[in-house]
Amino acid sequence: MSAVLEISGLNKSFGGIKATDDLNLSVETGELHAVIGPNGAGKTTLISQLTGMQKPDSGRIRFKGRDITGMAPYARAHLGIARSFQITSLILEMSVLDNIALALQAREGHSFRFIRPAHSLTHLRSEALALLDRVGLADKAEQPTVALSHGEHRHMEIAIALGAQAELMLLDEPMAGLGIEESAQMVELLRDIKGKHSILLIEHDMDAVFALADRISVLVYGHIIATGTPDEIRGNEAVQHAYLGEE
Ligand SMILES: Nc1ncnc2c1ncn2[C@@H]1O[C@H](COP(=O)(O)OP(=O)(O)OP(=O)(O)O)[C@@H](O)[C@H]1O
Repeated sequence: MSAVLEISGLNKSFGGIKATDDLNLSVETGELHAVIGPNGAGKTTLISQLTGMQKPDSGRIRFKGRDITGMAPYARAHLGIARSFQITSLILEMSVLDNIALALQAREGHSFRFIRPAHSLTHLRSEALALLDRVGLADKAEQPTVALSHGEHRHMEIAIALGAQAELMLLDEPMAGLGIEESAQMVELLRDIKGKHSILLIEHDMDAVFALADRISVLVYGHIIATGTPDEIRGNEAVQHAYLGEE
C-alpha cells in the first residue's frame, strides 16, 4: 500500500491554543482511517487545513506524493480531494435527481452552475441515477429533495462525494444528527464504499468508527496520541485514560 495522504509535523495555533500540535498522520490507498477525539480536540481544524480553508503555521501536507500545503481549496478539489458534508448544499426545492446532476455538472468545471436550467442536465441524469442507486435512493429520484429525511439527505451527499470521483474522501461526522436506524444504514453504505476509496473519517459515533475503520487515530489537544487498528486502540492505556474511559 502507498499513502494517498501524508501529514507531517502540522501545527496551527489560535492565540495561545494549539489546535494542531505536531500532527502526523497518513491515509493509505483504499484505507478508511478514522480520527476520533474529545470535543475541541482539533478535528475541524485538521479538516480545514486539509481542504485548504485554513493555513497551517508549519508542517507539510502531501497528496499522492505532491506537496499541497499552500494549495487553494479549489485546486485541491480538482486534484481529487472531496469533503463531505460541510461544503455540500442541497437545493431543497429541486428533485433528488437534479441535485445530483447539478453536482456532477459542477465537477465538469462549470463555475457558474446556476446559469444553465436544470432541464439541460439530461446527459448527466443517467450517471446521477446510477449514483442514487448506489446509495439506495433510486426510487426517490423524482421526489423533491425537501420530502426526504435527514438521513436520506446524508446519503445524497455521499452520492455527490462519489460523483466527484475523488481519490480521497474527507467525511466530516456523517452520523451527526442521525437516528439509530439511519446510522445503521449509513454504516452499511460506508462499508460498501470502503476499500474502493481512500477515506479520512471524522466521527463521534464510536460504534460506527470501530465497525468501519481500518485504522484509528486518537486526537487530544491537537496531538495524535495513538494510531492503530481498532483492537490496538481499544487496548491502548493512554487512549482509555484520555478519551474512551470518559465514555
Ligand atoms: N477560529 C478560531 N479561533 C480561536 N480558536 C479556535 C478557532 N477554531 C478553533 N479554535 C480552538 O481550537 C481548538 C480545536 O477546535 P476544533 O473546532 O478544531 O475542535 P473539534 O475537535 O473539531 O471540536 P468538536 O468535536 O467540538 O467539533 C478548540 O480549543 C477551539 O476553541
